[in-house]
Amino acid sequence: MIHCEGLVKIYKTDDIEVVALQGLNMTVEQGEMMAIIGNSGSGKSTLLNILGGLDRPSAGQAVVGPWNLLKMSKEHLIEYKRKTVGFIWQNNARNLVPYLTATQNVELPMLIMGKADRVYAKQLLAAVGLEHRMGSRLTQLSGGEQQRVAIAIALSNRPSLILADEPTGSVDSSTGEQILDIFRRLNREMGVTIVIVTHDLSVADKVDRVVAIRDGLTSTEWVKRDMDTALANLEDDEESTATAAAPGSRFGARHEEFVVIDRAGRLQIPKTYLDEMNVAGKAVLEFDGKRVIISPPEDSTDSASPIDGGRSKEPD
Ligand SMILES: Nc1ncnc2c1ncn2[C@@H]1O[C@H](COP(=O)(O)OP(=O)(O)OP(=O)(O)O)[C@@H](O)[C@H]1O
Repeated sequence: MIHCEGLVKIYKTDDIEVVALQGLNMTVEQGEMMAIIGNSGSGKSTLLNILGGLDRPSAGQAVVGPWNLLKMSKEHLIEYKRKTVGFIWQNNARNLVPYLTATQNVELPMLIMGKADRVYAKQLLAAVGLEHRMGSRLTQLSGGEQQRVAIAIALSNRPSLILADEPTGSVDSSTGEQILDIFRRLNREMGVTIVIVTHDLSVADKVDRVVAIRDGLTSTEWVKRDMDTALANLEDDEESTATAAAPGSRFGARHEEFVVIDRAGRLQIPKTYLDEMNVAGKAVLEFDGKRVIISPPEDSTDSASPIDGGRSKEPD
């Protein structure tokens, strides 16, 4: 569904250039529900805005279904935004008209496309659990209810892709959980692909895969294990939660962690590892037939240990 390769986005303001995406690679399968996490400024929103057709990439490849986002004409971009993709923001005021009812709000994007389908608008509101609030004006709804209307609006033109930027960011944790459960149901029942950008690590439990972005590049990926494996690992999970500082244990035994290696063989080493190894700028790379071992250069301080956990450089 989504294929990004070597994706670059440079923002130019006066004489300053900010490289927000530095050659990012990412693939999302049709029908997948996945999350993108990363620190503030890592490039998450930039990526989502490009995938949503709200911003143009500077270079690289960004393909969504049959659409090439780098080469698309203005007319095609408008069609793409209307038909293929639905957007949900943290601040849903951007999608909603306060003096209209929930149903009228969902009908609005349909009207812009030509004709409102009231039956479908009501089906969507029922799908997000708002059958009893269809006639309420937006001002009469809670934040969580408004967010559910925003989800129904995003689905109104039957998009194949939903992009959600911090969709649980401004609601309490139980409402956030409800919203993610709605996403999961819509993903299963309607087959819509869902990409969620978030700071909220608890979202990981609700998605198939989590991709971490660091400095404008995908760095690490966690793939949900199948249920049997997850249950079998529940005990380990408790242990790994206790050592949550290590990146590999962040999502416990429910997810398997992979480092992302691009076509050119580049990968990102977590800063904590580099600091601990005392590696900066350059390192020694060895291949022992099974593992690649990265160590500090000979002349750097003694305290450093190699990246494979110290096995190849144990003190005698
Ligand atoms: N319109 C813009 N003009 C100039 N620089 C920008 C613009 N938008 C984003 N940036 C810069 O690009 C980088 C990535 O920003 P982005 O908003 O994608 O990060 P983010 O991971 O979504 O952060 P947050 O979690 O805080 O929303 C940052 O350094 C940011 O300052």
